[in-house]
Amino acid sequence: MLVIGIAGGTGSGKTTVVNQIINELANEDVTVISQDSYYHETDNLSITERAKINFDHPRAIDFDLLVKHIAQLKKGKTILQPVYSFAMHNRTKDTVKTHASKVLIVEGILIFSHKDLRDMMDIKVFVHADSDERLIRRLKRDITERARDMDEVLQRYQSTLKPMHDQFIEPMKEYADIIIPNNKYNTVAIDIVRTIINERLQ
Ligand SMILES: Nc1ncnc2c1ncn2[C@@H]1O[C@H](COP(=O)(O)OP(=O)(O)O)[C@@H](O)[C@H]1O
Ligand SMILES: O=c1ccn([C@@H]2O[C@H](COP(=O)(O)O)[C@@H](O)[C@H]2O)c(=O)[nH]1
Repeated sequence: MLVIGIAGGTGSGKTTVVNQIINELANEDVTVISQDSYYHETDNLSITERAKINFDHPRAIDFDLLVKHIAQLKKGKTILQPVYSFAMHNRTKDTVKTHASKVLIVEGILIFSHKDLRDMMDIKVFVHADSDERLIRRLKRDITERARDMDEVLQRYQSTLKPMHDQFIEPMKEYADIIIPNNKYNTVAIDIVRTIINERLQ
């Protein structure tokens, strides 16, 4: 199994890049895991308390479960990937049966901050977009898709998101094999990553 990590700040375009990469791979050849599915379960907290969590700090992520699931997929086993609700700030009761395949793509803002996880990756890709561009994308996306309003996004951006990005995400570029500039759609970079994957699969 070829494990590809795709990191980058919120709104940099990680999910979009993943979709562009997998578009031309056969469905049965690729498995995708999102770090967002592995936020800690917070059933014991009220929704108001959950909304105060710093979701951009590594301690918000259940890395033990994420590492365990990737290890199981590498052994050819099937896992039950949690499903996360951004509206509820919590995991749902649902899971998705996720099978092993030739290529495993793991995407998320903090995946390069965890050494054991990093060491499981064969190729590390960092998607870069400038912070103003990312904030504009995040505002649009969170309001239309994640049940947020402008005040919530801007407040979170100033209080936790930006400082955590500067501390835990931007420095992780150091570990990247490839950095994709993604202020604009970058078809050349996607083609290069696809070519590398196809070469490794032969
Ligand atoms: N290169 C790009 N140019 C313009 N908009 C983009 C680009 N890449 C992604 N987007 C848009 O920005 C938003 C955030 O992208 P997404 O892929 O969800 O980012 P991430 O997964 O890194 O948070 C989405 O609405 C997406 O359509
Ligand atoms: O309940 C939550 C959990 C996370 N977030 C934010 O999500 C982003 C990471 O997701 P991307 O898809 O990479 O943007 C992170 O910046 C958290 O702040 C949230 O808003 N609510």
